[in-house]
Amino acid sequence: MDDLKLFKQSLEYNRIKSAVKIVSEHSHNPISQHYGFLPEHLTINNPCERGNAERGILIKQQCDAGDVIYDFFPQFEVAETNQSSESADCKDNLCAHCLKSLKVSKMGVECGGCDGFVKYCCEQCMDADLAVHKIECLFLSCYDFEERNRITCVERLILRLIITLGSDDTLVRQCQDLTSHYEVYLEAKKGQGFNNLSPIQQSLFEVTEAYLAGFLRFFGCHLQGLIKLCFVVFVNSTVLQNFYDEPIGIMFDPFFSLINHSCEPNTILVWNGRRAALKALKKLKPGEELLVSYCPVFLPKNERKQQLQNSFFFDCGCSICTLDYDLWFPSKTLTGGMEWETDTLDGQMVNGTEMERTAYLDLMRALRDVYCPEEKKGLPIMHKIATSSSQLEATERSNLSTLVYNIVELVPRHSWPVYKIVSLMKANTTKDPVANLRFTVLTIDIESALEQHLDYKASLGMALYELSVCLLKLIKAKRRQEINWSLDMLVESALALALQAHKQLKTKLGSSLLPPLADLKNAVSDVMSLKSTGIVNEAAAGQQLEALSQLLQCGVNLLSFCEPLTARDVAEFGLILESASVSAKPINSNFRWLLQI
Ligand SMILES: C[S@@+](CC[C@H](N)C(=O)[O-])C[C@H]1O[C@@H](n2cnc3c(N)ncnc32)[C@H](O)[C@@H]1O
Repeated sequence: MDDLKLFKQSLEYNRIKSAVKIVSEHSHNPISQHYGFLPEHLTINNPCERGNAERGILIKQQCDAGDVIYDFFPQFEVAETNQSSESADCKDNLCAHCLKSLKVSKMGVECGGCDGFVKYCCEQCMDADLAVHKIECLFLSCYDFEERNRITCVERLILRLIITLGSDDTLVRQCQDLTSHYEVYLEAKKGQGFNNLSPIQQSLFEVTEAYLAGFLRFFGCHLQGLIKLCFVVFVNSTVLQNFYDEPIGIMFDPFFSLINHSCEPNTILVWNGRRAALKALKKLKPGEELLVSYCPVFLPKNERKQQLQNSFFFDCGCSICTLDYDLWFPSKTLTGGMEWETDTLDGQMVNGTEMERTAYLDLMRALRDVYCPEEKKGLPIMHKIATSSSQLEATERSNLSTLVYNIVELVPRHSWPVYKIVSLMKANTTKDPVANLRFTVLTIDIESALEQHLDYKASLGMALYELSVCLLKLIKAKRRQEINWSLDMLVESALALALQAHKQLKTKLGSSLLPPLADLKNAVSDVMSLKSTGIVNEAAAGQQLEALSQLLQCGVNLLSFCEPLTARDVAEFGLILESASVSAKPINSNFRWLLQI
C-alpha cells in the first residue's frame, strides 16, 4: 500500500479532520484560556470575553521608544516559492526550517519525497520539520513538477496549519476564535458570486477556490472549516521579512495576530533571521494598546483604507483614519476639493494663476500645522537645536533649524522609509548597541534623538537621505500615475536640504575633509536646470530621476562619512533605486517658489 493510502487510514488523518471540524464551530471558551503563556508585561484586552471588535493586546508597564516589547519565533513561517523582484531570497535558497541562507551553510539537504521542492540547511533542521513535512510532502507529491511550482507560500502555510491542528489542541481553539471574516466569502457565494467585490478581492476569492479544491481532495473533510482556515491565514498573517526588510514569504503567529492595526502605529516588527522583535516606536504608558500597521502608512488615506479592506476585510477605524482630513496628503480639505488620486493639477497649472499658486502655498502651511498639531512642535524643536548646538555659528544654527524644521514638516516621524534606512544601517551598527539605538531613536522622534546627542554630520546625512528615500518610495507608490505636484514638492525640498547640507558641511569641516561630494553640486544643478528649462518630455523625466539617484548617492556618501557602509548596503541602495524606476511621464513644473516657504 502506498504512503498516501496508509496516511488516509491513519489516526493522524482522522485527528486532522476532526480538528478542522472543530475550527468551524463557534467557540464557547474565554480567549485567555487559549493563550496560556503570555509574557508577563502583556495582557489581552477582551472586554466582552468573546466578541472581538475591541479585542487587542495591552502593555502593562511603561516602556521607552526603541524597547523590544515582544521577542518571538513565529509559529508558522513559509518562504516565497520563487524569487521576486523585491528579494532574491526564496524557498530555494533558504532553509525551510530555520530560514538560514543555504548559500552560507553550503551543506543543503533536499527532501527526496517532493523532488527537492523543500530544502534544509542540515539534517537536524530536516528532522525538526519532519512531523509536518512528511504529510506536506504527500500533498506536494500529488502534483507534477510544474503544478507544484505554482503552489504559493500562502497555500503552503494554510496546509501546514491544517496539518499541525491534528496534534495541537491549543492551536485548534485559537483558530476557532481568531477573526477570519470568512462570512464575506460565504455571503458572496450565497448571493451573486464574486462580481460585486473589488477586483483584488475577486481574484483572492478565486484563488481561495483553487486552494480549497486541493485541500478537499487531499483531506476530504469539512469544507466550512477549510474555508475558515484559509481566511484565518489571510486576515492574520504577516509578510515575513529578512534582515534588510525585504519580503521573503509569509508568517502566522496566533498571539501576534491579536494586535490590531493603526495607520499611526506605536510598534513595529523588526526581523533578524527567524526571530521577530516587536519594538516600541514611542514611549508607551501602562494600559496602552499595542498597534502595528498592516499596510504602508505613508500612502494617502483612501489607498490605505482600500488596501485594508481588500486584504483584511475591515474598515479602518484608527486614530488618523477617523480624522476628517488626510494626515499625509490633506489635499481635500486644504485645496478646495482636489484629491491626491484624481488631482490633475500639475505644476504648469499651478504656475498658471496666482490663485492656484496661493492655494498650494496654503496647503504647505497647513501641512506644517497638521504634522505638528499639538503645539506647532516644529518651533520648539528648532529652538532646541539652535540653543543646544553651541559650537555652531549663528547662520549655521539658523540653517540647521530650518533644515530640521523642514523634515519635521514633510516626513511623518514614524515613516516607513526611515525604518528602511535604519535596518540598512543596522548592518554597521549592531556591534555597537549605543550607535544602534542612536539610529533607532532618530526614526522615532527627532526631539529625543537630539537628546541622545546625535551628531551634527549624521543628522545632515540622515536628513538628506531620509527625504531622498521618501521620494523614491513615493515614485514607487505613484508608479502608474503622473509624477505630480507632491513629488515635485519633495524634490525641491530635498534639493534645498542637499544644498544646505553641502554648504554647512563645507563650512564645518573644510573642503579637504569633505566626503566625495563633488557630484552633489552637479546633481543639484542638473535637476535645477531641468526644472528651470521647464522641458516637458519623457527624456527630461528620465534625466530628473537620474539626477535624483545621484542625489541619493550623495546621501549615502554623507552617511558613509559618518559611519562606513558595507558593500551590501551600497548595493541595497542601488536596488531601491532600480526598483523605483518608473515609466517616465512628463514633468511639468517649476516649483522654485516653494523654496521660499
Ligand atoms: C489580525 S486581527 C486583530 C485582532 C482582532 N481584534 C481579534 O480580536 O481577533 C485583524 C482584525 O481586527 C480588526 N481590526 C484591527 N485593526 C482595526 C482597525 N484599525 N479598525 C477596525 N478594525 C480593526 C479587523 O476586524 C481586522 O480584520
